[in-house]
Amino acid sequence: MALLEVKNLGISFGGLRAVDRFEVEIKKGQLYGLIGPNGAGKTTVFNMLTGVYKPTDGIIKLDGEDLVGKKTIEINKAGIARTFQNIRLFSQQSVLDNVKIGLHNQYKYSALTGILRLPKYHKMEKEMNEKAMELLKVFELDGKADFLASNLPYGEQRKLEIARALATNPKLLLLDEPAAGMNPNETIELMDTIRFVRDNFDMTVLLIEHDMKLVSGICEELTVLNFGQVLAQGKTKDVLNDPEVIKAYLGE
Ligand SMILES: Nc1ncnc2c1ncn2[C@@H]1O[C@H](COP(=O)(O)OP(=O)(O)OP(=O)(O)O)[C@@H](O)[C@H]1O
Repeated sequence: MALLEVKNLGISFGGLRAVDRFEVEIKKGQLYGLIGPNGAGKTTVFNMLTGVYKPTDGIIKLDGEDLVGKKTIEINKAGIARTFQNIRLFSQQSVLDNVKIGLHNQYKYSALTGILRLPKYHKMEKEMNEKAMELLKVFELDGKADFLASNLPYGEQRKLEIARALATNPKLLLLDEPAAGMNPNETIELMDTIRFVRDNFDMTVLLIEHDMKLVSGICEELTVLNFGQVLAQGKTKDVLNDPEVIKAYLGE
């Protein structure tokens, strides 16, 4: 069974059919790419998968669980975490705290426990600090745990956003243009990081990306969207050599 199964997904904004009859199946452990021209509907697909937009039609199933109609927070608990095209960190909080925010759905204590600093509070805070530091180490950010998030260079902010998403313990990680704004060296490093995350966190990754080096370098399968509809789907090499895809997107 596919980890993510999407059938006949669609949404209209007024008269605009932004996504129409979108379908995809992503197996556990896959690195999967969603590509296509600007305005094709890629981010809108992410927004439907994460409950930001309610689809007009269609089915979204994660591990067999129906997600349509659920709130973003419920979908995150069900196992989907994401990063954004324009980085959304808590910029005035520390690097460590940004990751701890992601951990909060797994570590719960009552307000009273927090206010009175009861032993449970200290135990959980210690566990959260350790877990957050472990994640930061993966992204080589442990040495900057006390920095303000806004003081990190751009490439490291992107990594921190991925670390925070992983802290929510997802089954599926959605990355919206993770290489945007990165220089070629940062992009190569990011590709290694994404592979590392898949291999060591047993993660499934769906990413939107315009950087074809990253797409062809790490994605095993692709879906191409064009004007809200699936133009091509399949193994990366086949899709990138498809004349229709070259005409609509790659030839630009
Ligand atoms: N909330 C909304 N209200 C109205 N139209 C919207 C809304 N969100 C997206 N759209 C429209 O839906 C279409 C698809 O937009 P979307 O952002 O999903 O494209 P994209 O493929 O992610 O593009 P890009 O590569 O530029 O990020 C666009 O025409 C966009 O203007």
